[in-house]
Amino acid sequence: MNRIDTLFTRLKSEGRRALMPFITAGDPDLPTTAALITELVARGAHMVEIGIPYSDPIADGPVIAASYHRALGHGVKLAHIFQTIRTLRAETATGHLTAAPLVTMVSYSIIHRQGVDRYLREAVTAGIDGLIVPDLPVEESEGLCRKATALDLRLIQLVTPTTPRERAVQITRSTTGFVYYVSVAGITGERRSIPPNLVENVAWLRTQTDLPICIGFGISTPEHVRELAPVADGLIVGSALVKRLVDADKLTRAEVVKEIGQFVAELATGLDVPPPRPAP
Ligand SMILES: O=P(O)(O)OC[C@@H](O)[C@@H](O)c1c[nH]c2ccccc12
Repeated sequence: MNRIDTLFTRLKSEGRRALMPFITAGDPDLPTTAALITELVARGAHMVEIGIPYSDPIADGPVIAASYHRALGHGVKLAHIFQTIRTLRAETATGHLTAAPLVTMVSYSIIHRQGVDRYLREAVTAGIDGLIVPDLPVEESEGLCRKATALDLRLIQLVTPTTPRERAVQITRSTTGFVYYVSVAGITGERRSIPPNLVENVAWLRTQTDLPICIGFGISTPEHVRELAPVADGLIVGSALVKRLVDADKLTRAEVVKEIGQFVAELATGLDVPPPRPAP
């Protein structure tokens, strides 16, 4: 069974939610990315979203665009990213990382350049469990979803507040693993508060699909996590974490890993919401 499915089945039975931090592969370098993945999972992340850096960011705000830019500036290559993940999975075959799903966030142009079949095969061999392809229109996602499923990979698709409802339903039909609900129309990045209609939009989506729903965009603090945990199956945090990589060169790699691990441990405290009280 796919690690994403196993995770959500378990969390559901325990009445708990997943925390999925996002990091850029190769920022500041691939050994640090590997150390970060291990640390994030050790400090309370249930899965990790790994951004494959791309020069033409899609919906990426300034923090993630700059992070991609740094990684590309250091010459990070797709083959090295897969190699890093493969080594990490092999090294931790008996450790806590074994069960943690790894998901890549990747532009379709990268997949296309590699060739769809080759990309998927290498991803699965590396120990990746799912992919998010934000620039893939739903009309073209069915084929990719079928190929991914044949390899036991999940294709996670995005629904945004401006997605027409009919289209949202269509998206859930070629989505596997979980649905990524984008909390706000616009680009990634920290935000101060939670958009007002988010809760009802997610509640509606839930009536349309049995897939777990994870919320991302703008989640930056343990308070945000606490506020959204009751509505979501999982929460995704990118920019608030990635901005801690900006000054990576001023610290030792070990300090960077420790600081980000600490931040994720704080975010994870927001997951402990009490279960809904039974009606009297
Ligand atoms: O950075 P934020 O606001 O915390 O949002 C998560 C987001 O960064 C991550 O999931 C992501 C990175 N690049 C993307 C491109 C499209 C959609 C989502 C993403």
